[in-house]
Amino acid sequence: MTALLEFENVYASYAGAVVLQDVSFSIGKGEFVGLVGRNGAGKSTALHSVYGIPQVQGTISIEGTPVGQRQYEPASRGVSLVPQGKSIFPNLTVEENLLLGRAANRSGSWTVKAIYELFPNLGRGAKRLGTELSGGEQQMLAIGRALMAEPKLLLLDEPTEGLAPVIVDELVSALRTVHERGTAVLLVEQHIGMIQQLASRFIALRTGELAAAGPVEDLGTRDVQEIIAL
Ligand SMILES: Nc1ncnc2c1ncn2[C@@H]1O[C@H](COP(=O)(O)OP(=O)(O)OP(=O)(O)O)[C@@H](O)[C@H]1O
Repeated sequence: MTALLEFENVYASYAGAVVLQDVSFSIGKGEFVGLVGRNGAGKSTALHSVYGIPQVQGTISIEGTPVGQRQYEPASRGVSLVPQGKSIFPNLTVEENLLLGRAANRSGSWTVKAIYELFPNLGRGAKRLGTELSGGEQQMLAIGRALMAEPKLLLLDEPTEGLAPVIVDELVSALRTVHERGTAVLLVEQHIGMIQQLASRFIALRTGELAAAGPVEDLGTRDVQEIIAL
């Protein structure tokens, strides 16, 4: 079956400095995969490569068709990125932020109402400005906005960074629902417990190279821990 996202011998660099080297992996339809590795291993760069933000060599394909260097193409082809940090529009309301993420030709089920069911806190404060939201609510809003594009695959970059454990639990439960509704997820997380709760597979990077991959149960093995331990 054609992969939803496929990296084939991908090299990524910033101004000539090579960060990813010969990375190959694929994500199937409806899969939940964790992307792990130490700080600076190249996890964010791997996600950004789909959008052609670093310079990319090799092939990145969405459903069998290579993505070009046009940065916004992946979003219209069903791959949405929630970047690291709480990337919302602070001077717009919750509802306006969500509407900005809405896909042009919508056919799926991620309406504003569905996002409020997923994250009730957002629904209770639909008219609040981004600046009035807690860190956790901002992350929920960033995920909600990405879902409004009806992605087949959601790329999430460290969504739990700086959040309290109780909020992390809410995110775990929401992402489980997102996955159950058929969206594939590639999750970058330092919080390995979150990947163990949600993903079926992991991919591990070490200094820009694919160092290990396998079922999520293997994350606890000594070999993998040596690759990812901080
Ligand atoms: N915009 C950029 N310009 C130049 N170098 C960059 C840029 N972004 C990242 N890098 C470098 O690329 C390497 C990989 O960074 P990247 O952010 O992809 O790693 P990461 O695994 O996501 O790390 P972290 O867990 O700290 O977010 C690092 O050496 C970093 O300094």
